[in-house]
Amino acid sequence: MPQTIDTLVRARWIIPVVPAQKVYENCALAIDAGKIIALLPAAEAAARFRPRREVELQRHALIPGLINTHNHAAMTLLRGFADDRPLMQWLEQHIWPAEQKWVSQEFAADGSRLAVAEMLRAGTTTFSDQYFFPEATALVAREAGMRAQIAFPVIDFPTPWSRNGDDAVQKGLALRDDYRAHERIDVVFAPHAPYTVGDATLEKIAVYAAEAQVPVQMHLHETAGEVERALTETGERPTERLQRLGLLGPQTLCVHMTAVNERDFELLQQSGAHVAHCPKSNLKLASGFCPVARLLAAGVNVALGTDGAASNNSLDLFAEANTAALLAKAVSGDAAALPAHQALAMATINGARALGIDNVTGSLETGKSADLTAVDLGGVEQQPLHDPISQLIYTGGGHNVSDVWVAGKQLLKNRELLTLNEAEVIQRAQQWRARIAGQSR
Ligand SMILES: CSC[C@H]1O[C@@H](n2cnc3c(O)ncnc32)[C@H](O)[C@@H]1O
Ligand SMILES: [Zn+2]
Repeated sequence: MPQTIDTLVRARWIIPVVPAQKVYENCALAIDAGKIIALLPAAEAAARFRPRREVELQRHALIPGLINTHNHAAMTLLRGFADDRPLMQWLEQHIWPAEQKWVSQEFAADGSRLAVAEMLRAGTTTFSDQYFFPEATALVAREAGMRAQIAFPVIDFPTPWSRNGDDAVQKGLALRDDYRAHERIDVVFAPHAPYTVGDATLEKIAVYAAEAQVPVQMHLHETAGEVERALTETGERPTERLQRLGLLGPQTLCVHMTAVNERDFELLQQSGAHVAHCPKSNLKLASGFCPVARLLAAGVNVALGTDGAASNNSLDLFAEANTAALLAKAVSGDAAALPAHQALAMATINGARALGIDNVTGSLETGKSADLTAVDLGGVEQQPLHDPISQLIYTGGGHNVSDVWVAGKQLLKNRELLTLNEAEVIQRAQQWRARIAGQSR
């Protein structure tokens, strides 16, 4: 007697990511109550299951939904606002003054909605976000059906969202309480960077985080200048400082990690901390190079992030994986560094590990949430197809994504967003452009 289930998705290729490099041909994924219950040959699936819904993906690869481990979603509204400048000049002279003037609940909600639309259309199902008014971003993710780690920002000076570090921690913990029981949204700590948060605040965060087992993410070693400045001012490298303050551990996500010396390698390796590699933002701001191949070889978990759209300028994680694969070869002088399957793992299972949710998502394994991305590999530019994983990383991009599911719920169908009004999202973004260009509120 066939078992009645919610959905059966048949695909030309199914790439589960775990085990690594495995490709199933002409198989099917059975989904019930939001979870993957079987991955099996299509003929066997037809005999075993009676699905309420069937999806046929004849020219597609079905992969785990992509995981963007570092974003500032609302900054989509500042895309192209201040291009072609180095990090500190970009932040101090352009971005921070603009944020002081424009960022509000409304800005965060509209910018996050634009980001969520863009991410879903490019195959991302989970994102970690660090921005002001995190409650607005959390609500947008919740309503759109996305999975999100909302990393509330802690800065020791006044921001559009908080008066100081303590105020930010209290507001963030209240938000964490609001989402305690939510199955897709987690709220965690994001002390912004070593140069904006002092020891006292970092120590408090370390205590809370250890007590309640809460993840922490922080911009770290974004540039050699940041490391040099820390050494000049304190005699301590930022990684050593985090280690001294009890903030470097398996719950820590270090965002960027350029200018890594032997001691930093050792600390990352021994602590079990994770790295969010943001290659496009690092290249655009001329920030430096993260030694990804060496970190992975040393057993450090390295995942991918886009950073905000103001420094990328896109939120396409396929483009990030492509850039990471190419850049790793250039940085290591080794064409074999970061092959396509490893870049795909960074965009999926490594991301889930970095966010502490690899028991839920990041691979197509029985029992995990049905967070899925379907990529059309049937187009002219994908032919001939010798290796679907190669095609995903080296040839395609987010524009090839056709369908997306989170926890078994379809959010993108044939490139149409099902939980967001795309025209409205675009209109709001255009209104913000006009307001900012006109310099009036
Ligand atoms: C505390 S909310 C996020 C804060 O970070 C700023 N930001 C955006 N991109 C970067 C980056 O690459 N390094 C450091 N800080 C960044 C953003 O503008 C907000 O002020
Ligand atoms: Zn960032």
